[in-house]
Amino acid sequence: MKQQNAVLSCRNLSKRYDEGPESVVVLDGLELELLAGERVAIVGSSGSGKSTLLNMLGGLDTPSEGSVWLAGEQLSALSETARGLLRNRALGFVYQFHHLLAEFTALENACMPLLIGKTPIAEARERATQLLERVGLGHRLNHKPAELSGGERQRVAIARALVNRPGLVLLDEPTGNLDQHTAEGIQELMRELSRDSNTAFLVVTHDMQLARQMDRVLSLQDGKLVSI
Ligand SMILES: Nc1ncnc2c1ncn2[C@@H]1O[C@H](COP(=O)(O)OP(=O)(O)OP(=O)(O)O)[C@@H](O)[C@H]1O
Repeated sequence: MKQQNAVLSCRNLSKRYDEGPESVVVLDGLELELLAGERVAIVGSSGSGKSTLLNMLGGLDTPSEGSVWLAGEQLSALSETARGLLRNRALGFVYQFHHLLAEFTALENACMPLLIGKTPIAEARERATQLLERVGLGHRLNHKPAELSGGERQRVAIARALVNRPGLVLLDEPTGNLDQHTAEGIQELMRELSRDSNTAFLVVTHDMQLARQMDRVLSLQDGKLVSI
């Protein structure tokens, strides 16, 4: 069964952890729908479940109940391999801890999703270079992660998430390490891609200044999303 129109939807999504001394309900019947080109911020207090939700949306963790649909496909109905392929094709992900490959340069890291998708290397390098220049790293293409600052690493991760031109990008605190000018550059890039390429963005953040730039702000409270 396929579901159209939305790039992402969650139906009755619940997540419970049963391992500890007592069961913890983190998500509790959460509903969410994101349309093509929409930019949405999710805010919420520490421990409210934002990272848990992002991991579930990206297919990195499985819900206790309910379902996630990404690009018309129900994640739980796919094999591990098919889920990986869908993730690489339809989704960009910017984690809080970047997960860049230490032995590769900024340019090689940013190229990676294209190379996995078998894009010719020259084209991959050109697209990744353009994006790295766009996030202000044109002068750091050949540096390895250990030779970059925290904010520079974060921007490489953003370029890598966008290089495949995915329909949806999930970002966990994307501007956390950035100064105001650089953060505004990233906000502008999101605005541009949503307008010109219909890319949807879902941003988890504590930064209300960033949240207010989005089309909608949702707050995660008691396991559910509330519009604010
Ligand atoms: N494996 C686990 N077992 C038990 N509880 C867990 C587990 N993973 C997360 N939790 C609990 O789930 C809740 C939500 O955690 P999560 O990391 O999603 O919060 P968050 O909103 O991202 O927090 P922060 O803003 O501090 O990063 C927390 O109370 C945490 O203790």
